[in-house]
Amino acid sequence: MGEGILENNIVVVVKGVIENKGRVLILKRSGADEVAAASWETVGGKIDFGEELEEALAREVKEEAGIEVSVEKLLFATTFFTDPHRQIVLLTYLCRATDDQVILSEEHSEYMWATQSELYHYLPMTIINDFKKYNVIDKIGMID
Ligand SMILES: Nc1nc2c([nH]c(=O)n2[C@H]2C[C@H](O)[C@@H](COP(=O)(O)OP(=O)(O)OP(=O)(O)O)O2)c(=O)[nH]1
Repeated sequence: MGEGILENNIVVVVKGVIENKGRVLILKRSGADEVAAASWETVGGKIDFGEELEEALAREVKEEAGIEVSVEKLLFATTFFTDPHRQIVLLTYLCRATDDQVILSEEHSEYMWATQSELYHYLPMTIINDFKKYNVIDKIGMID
């Protein structure tokens, strides 16, 4: 049996708060996406079996945004359900990028190097609440 709807699944997702020149990279999901279509999110995705966490994140960032990052430190960890049988364990790392030339994959339709106020305006409340709870903005040194 594959990743079926009858089994309970736990998925590990690594995400990056990617900083460059006081701004953070966020991506907008493609409109055709079945879950959370067209919502803004941080960059990253599921780890592959056997992968190191930082290695998985650097790979996902390269796939989704076409940039190289250095993964600095763990900012926070959280867990939530995307459906009653699928639990996500999400780890968010601070990442630094020197390149800001983003190349999107088909999974996303837009990107933004967001200021602090843009982050609060575009990101969904679930993500904003995590950023507030774990003082993410204070840990980065962002521009307003
Ligand atoms: N609570 C919380 N959720 C977040 C944060 N960042 C972030 O992208 N999310 C959400 C958006 C997505 O719905 C979810 C998982 O992202 P994902 O794209 O890797 O996984 P997915 O379940 O959508 O699977 P897939 O379509 O990519 O295959 O995490 C965050 O900081 N906190």
